[in-house]
Amino acid sequence: MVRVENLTFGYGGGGFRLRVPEFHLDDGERVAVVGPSGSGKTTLLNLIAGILTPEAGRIDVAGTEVSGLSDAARRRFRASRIGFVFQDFALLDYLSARQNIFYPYRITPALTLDDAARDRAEALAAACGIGDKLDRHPTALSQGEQQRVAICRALVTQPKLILSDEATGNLDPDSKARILDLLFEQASEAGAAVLAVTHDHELLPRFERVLDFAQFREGG
Ligand SMILES: Nc1ncnc2c1ncn2[C@@H]1O[C@H](COP(=O)(O)OP(=O)(O)OP(=O)(O)O)[C@@H](O)[C@H]1O
Repeated sequence: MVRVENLTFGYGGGGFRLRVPEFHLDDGERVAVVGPSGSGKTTLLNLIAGILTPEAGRIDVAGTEVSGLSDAARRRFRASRIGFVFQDFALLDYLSARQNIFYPYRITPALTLDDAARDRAEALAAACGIGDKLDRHPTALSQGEQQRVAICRALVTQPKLILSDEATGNLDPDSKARILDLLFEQASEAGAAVLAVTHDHELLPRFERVLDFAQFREGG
C-alpha cells in the first residue's frame, strides 16, 4: 500500500532533516509509529499524504508515485484515496460538523456524495458519539468531539489508507479504546491499511507492527 525508498526531506532554512532508507506498509496492515517528540513522525505522514514533497527518493501509495504528481493531482489523490486524521484536526470553523465530514466530497470531483455516503456519515457519527452534534460548528464542540469529527471525515470515503496523527490524543481512556475499535473496524471493512502515530504505549499491542521513529533521524 505504501512504499518509501531513499527518502530525504528538510524544511527550508536548515535544521531538522529526515532520512528514510526504506519503509513499507502492506495492504490492510496496521502499524503504529512511535518516537520522541520532534523526531519527524508528522513529517513522514505529511510526505506520504503528499502534503510535503521530498527532496529526494520515492513514495508510492496504492501503486501511484505521489512524489511524482503535480500539486493539484496530489491534492485530488489525497482526498479520494487517503483518510488523514490530523493532529490539530484541521476542521473548517465556517462549516458545521456534518459539512466538515462531507468536505472530501466537496473538493473531489471523483467522489459522489450519494445516499450511501450520507448514511455512512450518520452511522460513523453515531458510533463516535457525536450523532446529535452534527449541526454544530467546531467552535461549539469540545476538543474530543472535534477529534471525532476529524475521524469521521477521514473514514467516510472508505479510503484504502488511513493516516492517523494522534487520533485518540484528546480522548479519555474508554473513548480511546472505542475510537480505535471503530478505526480498525472501518479499516477492516474497507480493507484499509492504518499508519498511526501514537504516544499511547498501552495501545501498541493492538497493532501488528510498531515502527520506532528514532532510527530515521538523520545522523541518528
Ligand atoms: N513547517 C516547519 N518548518 C520548519 N521546521 C518544522 C516545521 N514543521 C516541523 N518542523 C520541525 O521538524 C521536526 C519534526 O517535526 P514533526 O512534527 O514531524 O515531529 P513529531 O515527531 O511528529 O513530533 P510530535 O510527537 O511532537 O508531534 C521538529 O524539530 C519540528 O520543529
